[in-house]
Amino acid sequence: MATVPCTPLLLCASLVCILYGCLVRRNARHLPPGPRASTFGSVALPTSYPWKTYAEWRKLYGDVIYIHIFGNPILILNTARDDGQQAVRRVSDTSLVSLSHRAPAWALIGYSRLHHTARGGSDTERFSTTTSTIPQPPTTIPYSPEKHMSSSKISSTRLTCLLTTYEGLYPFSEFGVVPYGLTGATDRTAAAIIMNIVYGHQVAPEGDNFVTLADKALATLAASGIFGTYLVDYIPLLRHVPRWMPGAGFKRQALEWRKLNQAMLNAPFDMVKERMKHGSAISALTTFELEKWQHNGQDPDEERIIKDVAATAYAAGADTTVSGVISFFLAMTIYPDVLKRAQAEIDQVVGPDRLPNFDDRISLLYVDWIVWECLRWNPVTPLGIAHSMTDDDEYEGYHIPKGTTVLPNVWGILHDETTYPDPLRFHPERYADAQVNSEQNINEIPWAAFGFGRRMCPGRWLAVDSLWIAVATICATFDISKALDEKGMPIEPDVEFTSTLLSRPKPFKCRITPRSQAVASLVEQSLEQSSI
Ligand code: HEM
Repeated sequence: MATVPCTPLLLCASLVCILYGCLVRRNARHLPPGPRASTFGSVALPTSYPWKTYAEWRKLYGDVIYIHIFGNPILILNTARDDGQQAVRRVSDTSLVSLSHRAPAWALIGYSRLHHTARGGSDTERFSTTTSTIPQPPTTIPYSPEKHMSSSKISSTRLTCLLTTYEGLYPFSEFGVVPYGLTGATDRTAAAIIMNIVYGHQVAPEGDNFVTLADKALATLAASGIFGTYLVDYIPLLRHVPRWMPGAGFKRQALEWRKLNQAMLNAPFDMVKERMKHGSAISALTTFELEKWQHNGQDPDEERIIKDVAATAYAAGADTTVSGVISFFLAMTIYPDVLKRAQAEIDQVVGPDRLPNFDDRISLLYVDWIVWECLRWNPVTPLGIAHSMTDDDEYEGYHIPKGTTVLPNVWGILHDETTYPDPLRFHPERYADAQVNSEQNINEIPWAAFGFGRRMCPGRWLAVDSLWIAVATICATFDISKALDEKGMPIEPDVEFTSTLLSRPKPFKCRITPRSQAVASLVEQSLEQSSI
């Protein structure tokens, strides 16, 4: 826990904010409880794992916590339950259209073209129309329906990568390209699925230009995207300081990031347009939208939105899915019984002669439960993505002022022990009895992992499907266990996750071995049959 430091720049900003804060307080109606600011407007805020601190604050302040820092209001929502009601859903209800806006990410100047960092307004409506073409349940995909299923082909590539990396040392690197191991296999697979669906691009086995470019651009987003990383998140006035001033490093950095951001937006999009000109483009979200655009008058604004949505789908879809897959590997390393039960189910339904596919899904319920539990156990975005109030509102008898930044504590919600008993345990069986769960108001499917209201993740169906096919095919073909030290003793992995916008397990060692020679051959055959 750290108090935000005082610098001359900060003092000036604070004075203005204090005056503003006094005015606001004078007019304040009944605000939710929360930690009080010091005379200078600062509040002791957590510097890492804020979601855990906010969850603990529940004991002090309750589920709806209000912080007023340097004159800026922040609302933390700690629960999805409220006398049987879904508090977060209530707040994210379309009646509160005000909440469909994003909190301004001032440190991300240059990223505002990415839809999930964009604030809202009329563009949001148009964005939403376009994002709705991100694959939903397969029947509703407007372009090539087989596209969605191609994720099972791409999964074959991941299995082959795993086959060549039996001993899974997970070489995690927060920035840029990682060595080709477990993360290499999962990163490449997630990138391949999204690049294929969005741009119709088949990624190169290694060092794909577009993937490398996007990964570099997105590493900067991961470094800065979590609310509170920069002081400017709390004191928006700081965005006006000149670049040369001490403490304005975030502005200098943003300038560099903008170049990468632009390249990530333009390069794959221009490639698709070029291929369309020559008739060699593969059907995908971008070609589908561009064809409509060509027939509808070629409005430059519309073209910009298609480009933005395409880049956003990659930005929002690749690393998030990877995080889920890595959480799965960690869970299987620690909970061998879960893996055994999944393998038994798959062996019974699918048999030894082929890999599982989406047609088996109805009979492979346990795989679904594992996927839900991965999303709950380590939510990929533990603090969601901040929303913002565009109007004054009332909630639970409290006044929520316009301009309030709303942070849904997704981790807190999915680790609330009244909803998820024994929340730190990876326990897929918790979803087994849907009826009893619903009667007792416990263990509901963790949709909160995908956000709330009108800005809820439009890629959630694709994400769940990508995770499902990963879990099903990996369980069918590999054993996952603890790595052994030089004395042959199992190495106990730490169950630790990164404190970043997109959280994933910290590096750990595990052993990944094909279940049999027959299964290894099956994996090789599946890749030969796959075109990707
Ligand atoms: C495990 C995987 C994923 C997780 C946990 C996840 C989670 C989220 C969350 C929490 C948000 C913010 C929602 C809010 O503001 O309340 C979001 C937004 C978004 N996601 Fe996902 N996501 C995943 C995969 C994907 C995929 C595969 C795609 C598309 C291919 C995608 C596309 C988007 C887009 C376009 C937005 C921005 C929506 C908006 O701002 O209106 N996501 N996601």
